Amino acid sequence: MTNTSSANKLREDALHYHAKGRPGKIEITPTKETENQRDLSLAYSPGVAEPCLAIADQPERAYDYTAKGNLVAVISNGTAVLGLGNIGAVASKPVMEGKSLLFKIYADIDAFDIELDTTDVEEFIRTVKILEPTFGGVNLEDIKAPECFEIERRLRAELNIPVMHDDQHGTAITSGAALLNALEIADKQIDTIKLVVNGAGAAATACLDLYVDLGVLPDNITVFDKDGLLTKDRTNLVGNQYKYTTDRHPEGYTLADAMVGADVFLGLSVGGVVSQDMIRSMAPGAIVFAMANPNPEITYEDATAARPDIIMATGRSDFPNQVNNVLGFPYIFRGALDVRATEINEAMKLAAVRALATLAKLPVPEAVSRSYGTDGLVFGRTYILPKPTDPRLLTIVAPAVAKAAMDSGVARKQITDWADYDMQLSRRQGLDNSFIRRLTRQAQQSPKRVVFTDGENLSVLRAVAEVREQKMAIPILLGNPQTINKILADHNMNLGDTLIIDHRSPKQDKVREKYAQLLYEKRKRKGLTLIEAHNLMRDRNYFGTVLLEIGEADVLISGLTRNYPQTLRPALQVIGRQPGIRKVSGMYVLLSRFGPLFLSDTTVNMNPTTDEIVEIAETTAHAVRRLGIEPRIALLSYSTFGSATGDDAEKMQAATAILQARHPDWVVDGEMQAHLPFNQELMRESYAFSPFAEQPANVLIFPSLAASNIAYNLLKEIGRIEKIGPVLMGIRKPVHVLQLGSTVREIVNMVAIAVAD
Ligand SMILES: NC(=O)C1=CN([C@@H]2O[C@H](COP(=O)(O)OP(=O)(O)OC[C@H]3O[C@@H](n4cnc5c(N)ncnc54)[C@H](OP(=O)(O)O)[C@@H]3O)[C@@H](O)[C@H]2O)C=CC1
Ligand SMILES: CC(=O)C(=O)O
Ligand SMILES: [Mg+2]
Repeated sequence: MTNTSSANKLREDALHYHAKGRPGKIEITPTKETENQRDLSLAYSPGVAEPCLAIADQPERAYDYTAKGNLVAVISNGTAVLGLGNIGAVASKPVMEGKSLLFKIYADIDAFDIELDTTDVEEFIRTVKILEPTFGGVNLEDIKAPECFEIERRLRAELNIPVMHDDQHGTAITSGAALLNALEIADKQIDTIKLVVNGAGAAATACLDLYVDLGVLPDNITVFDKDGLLTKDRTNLVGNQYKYTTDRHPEGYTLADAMVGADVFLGLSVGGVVSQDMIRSMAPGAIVFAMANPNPEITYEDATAARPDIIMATGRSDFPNQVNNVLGFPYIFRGALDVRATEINEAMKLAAVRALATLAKLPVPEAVSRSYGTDGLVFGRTYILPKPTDPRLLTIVAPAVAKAAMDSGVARKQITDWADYDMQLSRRQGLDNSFIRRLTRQAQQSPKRVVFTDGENLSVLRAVAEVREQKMAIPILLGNPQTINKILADHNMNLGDTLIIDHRSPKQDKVREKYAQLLYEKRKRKGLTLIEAHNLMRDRNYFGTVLLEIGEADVLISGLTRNYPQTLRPALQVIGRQPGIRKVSGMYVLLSRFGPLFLSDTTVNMNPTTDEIVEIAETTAHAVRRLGIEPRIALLSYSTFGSATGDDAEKMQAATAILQARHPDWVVDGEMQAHLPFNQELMRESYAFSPFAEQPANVLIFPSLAASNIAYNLLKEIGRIEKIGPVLMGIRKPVHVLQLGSTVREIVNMVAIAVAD
């Protein structure tokens, strides 16, 4: 694709993304039950008067009775939106909604975007001040320098909740951590580096303040803005900018002059202002942070082509080393909110810098590496900072910030049980669909050919459109092209060059003959005749399964059906089980508030024996591990640790004993009733010896198909929990059967799981 056509495509995709469904990117969801009159009389009048009076009496109670403590305002006036400049308040709304979305998905913080139509500093300050009762914190965003400095200074002084201008401090914290790590890799000492900076606005000056705190010498810093070098005799500078002026260079000294022999370049200005020659002129092992958004000062490709020895970073997610404040603000505010900090101070910022820098040096979870298409991300030139999808950002950076707030005396609430806080943070991660996001990314890294046997089904076609759009897989459809094209035309859809195979068409006679022969060879000693094999090849499930068996496809998605065994049979006959597996089984993934929950066997075995339960648990554990999650397995029953007798309870007890003996290092326990592995308080009270007294289970093994089927259907409908599955386990190649009524989203999620697996 040429640059222009890929830019056009991005434009179209981005506009469509924002417009589709409910316009915009966020909505508000109630957190309390509102089903009946009683609920409503508590939520609103008359019951609501009680918390009002309690708060009037003691304003701090607002943190107990309202959403204030978890609510952040993302406020802008649209004067420095990304690198797009002053595009005005309403035009900044997509960015502010985006920031609110990032707050939610990475740190479970609810955020309102607020766009103020004013460039008057006093009016801005006054407006935010009177909003204080609503919020637990204020994230100022994309407000241009120099106004942003005064606005932040005054609001920090005058409000009693944390206020942070993210373009200043979020950027400084993230890039400060990146700088420390890059210097370590390049073996350069911070107090000797020559630093050249392009941009002297909000982000750049805050970065410089922090870098100086970290050890960069002010005399070694040279800064440029739109008007050129920041010299001592410049008259159009304000505040902090004066700190970084110089009189050491001749008149007409340019960015290109300064870059000669520089160790570090920091760009926080606009796209495309640095040339390859400038990069070539830098010192050996130079460090280049071209952080303007959306287009960096020099592209990743151009910079690394000019000088392969540099450590290069941009603000973008599509290249290695994304240095973007998204690694900072969600976790800084999480930590600050959790101790009700009155401000975000220097100690908290430095704690975040150190936590981020350290995290990058820890071994990276395999699942995070895989989601970026590599076998292993290792601290080094192309991995100087953690990846935004790394779940440890929340559990490492937020506690570091919270602790620094407590130590520096700005916390109004103390955390004493850090292990419990860690668990609370982990639970917050279950609230979003980070699991699916990671799988989707994993699938995008290595898209597979997925054959859909129900090519004529509208939901499948819609899912295929999405799968194509997200580049998660290369779909192949089985069905009649005329029928499929008519459905597509009727619904104004286009699947581009997607391969459609009409498996019944006379044109496929030869292929069907070949496939029939293959099936016949496999089944001739099990009573199948060649004629029967020929007839079976007109069945889309048999035809698709052979495509998978001979390697013409990598994954098969069949169904949508209620008759599960019938759809499963071709897979068993043509592909067969994995070596050593006696029984095929299936699991459902439920995206619960505890994170993904894996239920098994939900699909095949009506009433499994003890040995079969053991095999189901082992197969499920392996499957869960392959998806990047450490299984914690609970074997469920109607009794707990022998509290009742009966075949089902004893079977689960015996299976638990076998699993524990075979896998002493696994977290596996049972038999127990289903509520227990999710109620740590109760577990600690009555069964402190169990691992589930500390952390909830994530794999649930059921005694029978009846129990598992009832459980997931109830959870799905009543708990309104999103489900994916069934994911078939134990077949030699990935075959998955959709259930009748699967939604488009369920089909897409199934593709993500199947391809990632
Ligand atoms: N990766 C990340 O995490 C982040 C990236 N950014 C990016 O940094 C950039 C600046 O943001 P921010 O500081 O908030 O904005 P500001 O408007 O406060 O600052 C912009 C600065 O860039 C200077 N500038 C503009 N054009 C040029 C040019 N051609 N040559 C040299 N300097 C120039 C401006 O100079 P003058 O004052 O003379 O106009 C000003 O000093 C944006 O691209 C933004 O997207 C910002 C925050 C985080
Ligand atoms: C990332 C960001 O905040 C910016 O580019 O403005
Ligand atoms: Mg910004």
